[in-house]
Amino acid sequence: MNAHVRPADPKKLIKGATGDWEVVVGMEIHAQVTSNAKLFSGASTSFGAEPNAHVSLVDAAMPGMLPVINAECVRQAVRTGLGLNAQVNKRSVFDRKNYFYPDLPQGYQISQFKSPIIGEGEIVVDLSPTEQITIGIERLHLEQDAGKSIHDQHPTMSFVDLNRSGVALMEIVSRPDLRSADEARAYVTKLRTILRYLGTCDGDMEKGNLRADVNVSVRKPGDELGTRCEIKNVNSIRFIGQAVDVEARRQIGIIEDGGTIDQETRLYDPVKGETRSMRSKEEAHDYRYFPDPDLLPLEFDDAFVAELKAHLPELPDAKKARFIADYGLSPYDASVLVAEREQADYFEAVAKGRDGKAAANWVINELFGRLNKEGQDVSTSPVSAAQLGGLVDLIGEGVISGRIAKDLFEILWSEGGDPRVIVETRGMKQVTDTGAIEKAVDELIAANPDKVEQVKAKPTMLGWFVGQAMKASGGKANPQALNEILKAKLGIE
Ligand SMILES: Nc1ncnc2c1ncn2[C@@H]1O[C@H](COP(=O)(O)OP(=O)(O)OP(=O)(O)O)[C@@H](O)[C@H]1O
Ligand SMILES: [Mg+2]
Ligand SMILES: [Mg+2]
Repeated sequence: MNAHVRPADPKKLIKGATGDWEVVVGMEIHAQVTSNAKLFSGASTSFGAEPNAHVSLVDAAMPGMLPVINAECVRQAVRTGLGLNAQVNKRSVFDRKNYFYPDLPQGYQISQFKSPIIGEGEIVVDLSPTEQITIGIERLHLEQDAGKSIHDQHPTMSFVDLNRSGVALMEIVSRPDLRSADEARAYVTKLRTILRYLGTCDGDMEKGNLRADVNVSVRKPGDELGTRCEIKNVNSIRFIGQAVDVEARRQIGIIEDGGTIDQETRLYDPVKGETRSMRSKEEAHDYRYFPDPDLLPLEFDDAFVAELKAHLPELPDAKKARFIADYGLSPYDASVLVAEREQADYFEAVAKGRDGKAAANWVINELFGRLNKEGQDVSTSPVSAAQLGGLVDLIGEGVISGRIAKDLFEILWSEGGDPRVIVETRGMKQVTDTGAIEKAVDELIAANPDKVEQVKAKPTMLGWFVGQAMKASGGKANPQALNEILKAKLGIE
């Protein structure tokens, strides 16, 4: 359901002393554009270099240097806009956002203010595998990142590292459509997934490549929007949820004590679990935005957009729907698999031409379970999709039982190899030779006359016989053949 018209959900309200409160959240996400060079210079964007190793004269704001737009960053912003079902503006303008800070050598940031490259769009956010909400996107604009001040290297001096100065960011601004900490987390999770699918931002929050400004206000259900506070630079999805909850409760406390909320910028302190004021609106910057005279308006044509659109990858929602339709997966399994593109690709390599549900089961429960336990992911999986596919084939063909397949998985994980060859050379094949099974069953019956008596009165005892016979076969008896033979010999239906 569209969030603009969503009535307050009683389950999401926060109880206060004066009644229930609804929390309203809007997000500004800063996503570092995946590109080799910076937005207006040829300097490298690679992470982890020596301080000031990737700084061109433009990034250092040497007099007389002129910015030159990096076409790749423009393509990435347009691709992102298309992925967010958003309006692509064929004409946009770069503005100067003026402020002074030691890590900003130009004295202004080049950003887009009135005419952003991308206008309104929307994202379908998954609250659970079967519950979705649509969240509005207000705009996406391109801007430069600032440098970094370093205060902890010297007792009396601060240093500046300009490696990040001038790196392209996309600021993606949502409408105030989110209504809880969970929704805020789900929104960032989905946006991050879409960006990673598109390859326009790697979504690495630990490196600061994706960070959120979280705007929070509270109101009584049905009221107009309350005054927002903006919590700057929250850098993990967990902290985003915590910041929303903590800030909403702080605001409710103030209003219920008869106070009012001042619009201000705050910081979330995860150690103390509180938000702290950074600056109030009164102290807010007057950025004196104006069009950057060194840059022409950014213009492109329909063909440019159409070309990018034609080469967009399949995005998570479409992939999920296709996995459900083509492979008969549950919404839950499909959601797990499409959360990362590499995972989805791996699954599809296993599932193509095979039983999709069996493939999903092996990929999610066995492989992902194991990868998780070992702190690895699909990209470093010791078991390849071809090997896991081979294992699924062997089960499907009745060559190995499900139980033996787990042993085979273990061998593939620790030693590698061709599943078919392993099964052959290590004698792991399922025994479908009824003669051999019959012999084992005869021996079992002869050795346990008391149990044979019991099973006649209580057919559920059959399980005991199945277990014993299976054990005697080293887990290799074909379960179906074994069941039939046991029933016939014991004379039960
Ligand atoms: N009453 C409100 N409660 C919660 N969020 C709100 C409210 N009003 C607006 N917002 C959200 O606040 C954000 C405002 O971001 P925007 O970039 O437009 O402006 P800004 O924060 O003033 O500027 P800057 O980019 O300089 O931080 C949007 O995500 C919007 O949805
Ligand atoms: Mg903003
Ligand atoms: Mg803001």
